[in-house]
Amino acid sequence: MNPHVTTVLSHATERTAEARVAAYDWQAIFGDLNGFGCGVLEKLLSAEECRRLSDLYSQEQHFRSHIHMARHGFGKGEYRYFRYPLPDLLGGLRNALYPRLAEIANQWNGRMGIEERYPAEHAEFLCQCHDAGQTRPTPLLLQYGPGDFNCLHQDLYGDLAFPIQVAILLSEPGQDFTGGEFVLTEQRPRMQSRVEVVPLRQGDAVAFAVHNRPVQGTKGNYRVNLRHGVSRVRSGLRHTAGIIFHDAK
Ligand SMILES: O=C(O)CCC(=O)C(=O)O
Ligand SMILES: [Fe+2]
Repeated sequence: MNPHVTTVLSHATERTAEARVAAYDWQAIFGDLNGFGCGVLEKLLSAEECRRLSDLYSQEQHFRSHIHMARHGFGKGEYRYFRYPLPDLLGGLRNALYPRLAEIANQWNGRMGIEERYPAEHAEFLCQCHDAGQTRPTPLLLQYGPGDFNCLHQDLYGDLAFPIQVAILLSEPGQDFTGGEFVLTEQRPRMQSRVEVVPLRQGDAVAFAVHNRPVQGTKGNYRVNLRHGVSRVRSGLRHTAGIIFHDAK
């Protein structure tokens, strides 16, 4: 039993995190991550699961801190970092997604000439974080109202960083909110930046590069620098859940 996971949101009828993660075409997702820096897992959560997760936002006991983005110059809107133990649904997905993403993260490090390799299991990577003094959980819930946005950023919280993270859209575009597109920018050495707008529906997850990734050029691999953010929400309320695999200082 993973001590970082509690049974909040656990329902016997739910597909296990492993089963739902295993159902995706990971070669296609790797292809998109390699080609564009991001890949989408459609319908990772049901509408009901999205509602249950976003309903947690107002229940303070689940969270260790509450950030108002405008106060820090991060944009406009707010988010809360979960406490350990994480809700079962998120903790389970973090565990199940990690080994797949570690495979591509290790390939990326090889191509970028970085020696570090990520262990096959998330529990082991968390031990490395804790040994490095990064002990605070980073999974979070975000909430955006009309006019809110999230400035381009990188979620780095210490020296140890897992290079891929996941965001799950919990609200339905066009129905719960308008605007509020997930965007990713890629700064290329000595070239102009590239932008990716990722269309998501409620329950879809996007896996994306946190800070760097290799790109195959004509003379070998070069390294690009990525940032992600959210464009202005035009109306309604938009919730997301973020799964970051490294813990924070
Ligand atoms: O709200 C979003 O879509 C992105 C949230 C975010 O920055 C994150 O999950 O790290
Ligand atoms: Fe982020």
